[in-house]
Amino acid sequence: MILASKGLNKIQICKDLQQFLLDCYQINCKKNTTQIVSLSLEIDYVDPLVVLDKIAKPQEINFYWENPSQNEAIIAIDSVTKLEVSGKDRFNQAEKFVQDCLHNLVTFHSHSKSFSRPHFFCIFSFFDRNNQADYPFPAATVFLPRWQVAVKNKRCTLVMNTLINCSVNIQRILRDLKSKLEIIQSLEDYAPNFDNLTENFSKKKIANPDKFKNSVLSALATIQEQQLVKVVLADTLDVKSNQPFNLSKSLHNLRRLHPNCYVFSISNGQGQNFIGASPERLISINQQELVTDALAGSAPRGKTSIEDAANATNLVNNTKEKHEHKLVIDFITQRLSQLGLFPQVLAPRLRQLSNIQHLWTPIRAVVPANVHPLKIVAQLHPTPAVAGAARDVACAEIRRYESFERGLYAAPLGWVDAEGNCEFIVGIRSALIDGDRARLYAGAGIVAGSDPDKEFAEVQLKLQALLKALV
Ligand SMILES: C=C(O[C@H]1C=CC=C(C(=O)O)[C@@H]1O)C(=O)O
Repeated sequence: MILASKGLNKIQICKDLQQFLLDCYQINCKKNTTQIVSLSLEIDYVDPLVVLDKIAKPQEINFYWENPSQNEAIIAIDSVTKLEVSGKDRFNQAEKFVQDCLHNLVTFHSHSKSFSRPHFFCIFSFFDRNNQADYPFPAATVFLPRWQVAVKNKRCTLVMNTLINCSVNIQRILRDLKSKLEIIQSLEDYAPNFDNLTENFSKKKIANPDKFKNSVLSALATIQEQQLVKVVLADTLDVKSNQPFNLSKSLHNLRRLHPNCYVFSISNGQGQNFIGASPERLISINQQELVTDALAGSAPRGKTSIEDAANATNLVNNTKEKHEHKLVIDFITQRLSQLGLFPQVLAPRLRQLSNIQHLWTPIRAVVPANVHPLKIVAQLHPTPAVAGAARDVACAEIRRYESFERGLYAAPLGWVDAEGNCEFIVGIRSALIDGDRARLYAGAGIVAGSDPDKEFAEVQLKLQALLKALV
């Protein structure tokens, strides 16, 4: 066990940990094998965004995820093992990869909290193949990070994952761990100024409103022909800045502006980042308790409390919005039942965000031990909240109308652990950032009765929320 004592700045590596690593080393030397070894330690509180800002290197893959209102955050930096695949079988392959790694993984932990355990980070794209050949993220990436820092209610853990075989130097591993601990613990009292604006910062928008509205009109005609009942059409907003976007500041703005959303950032280690603030959880499983969100149907927040309440009342009573929403509930309950689960639909409610409000129905279920979280992800993605109904027809229409690659937009992004716990969000209200360029994505559900101008306004509202945060 490692003890890092704050004031003294003294790090003591306990004999247990050294002995554990030596035992692993000897076993693997004897058998001529390689094992994944995971070391988990409780550390003093540190802000994972500060860790991202100070420690992540541009050439390393990373994943940052934060739910400010739940006091939860996790960051994964660099990988010890990684899978990149595409195609229809990607979720199965991802599950197999995780299971294979787990069979070959041993852990050492200084305490037993589940968030202190190693997590596998999963990044899927919306479609099982990207049409755009140079899209910067594969259709599926799963990685076990070299470093993981997780925070829950101000308690913090560091996980180091490493490979052990006959050719590694245990002393070097210990030195790496010690030095990373020293750096991370030095950030404890570090108060970065994420708030100050970069000097002379300016950004220019390149938009094309007519194309989206025409697509909505055309989709409405297809709906009238009864080929489908709903399609979610997205639009992009390309932005060029006079200097590279500052990721940490943008993420800090997102978590400040959208405290009840999931704020995330994924770097491919080649200079491109996908970031966003999504209100939508695909699934979370905590000790076999699954929660998923049916989230669809929107109205702007009002400028006054009276206007806000009126917008909310109109939303909950609007037949078109309720229809759009119900399609999502029906799909989720049906798909979970097909897996042998017994979904329980909770009372509908409003999900009120800083600029927009949604119809929201949480759905619960108990997950049998033999159903892997990635099976559920495969079963649910994409829901009618981001694709439409019927799903396959809607997906074909999306490909037809949207001239851009969705990539990670509206896709499942999250993590799973060895106990079957997981958290996957839907990557909406997001942006792909490449230096001084950003492409922002947002969409809206189109059903019979949709008005192209209103749908366009809704998408703009969603895009503006993100645009505001980008610096
Ligand atoms: C597809 C998006 O939002 C979905 C989630 C909530 C409400 C939605 C709607 O009312 O259209 C969408 O279904 C997006 O923001 O890009």
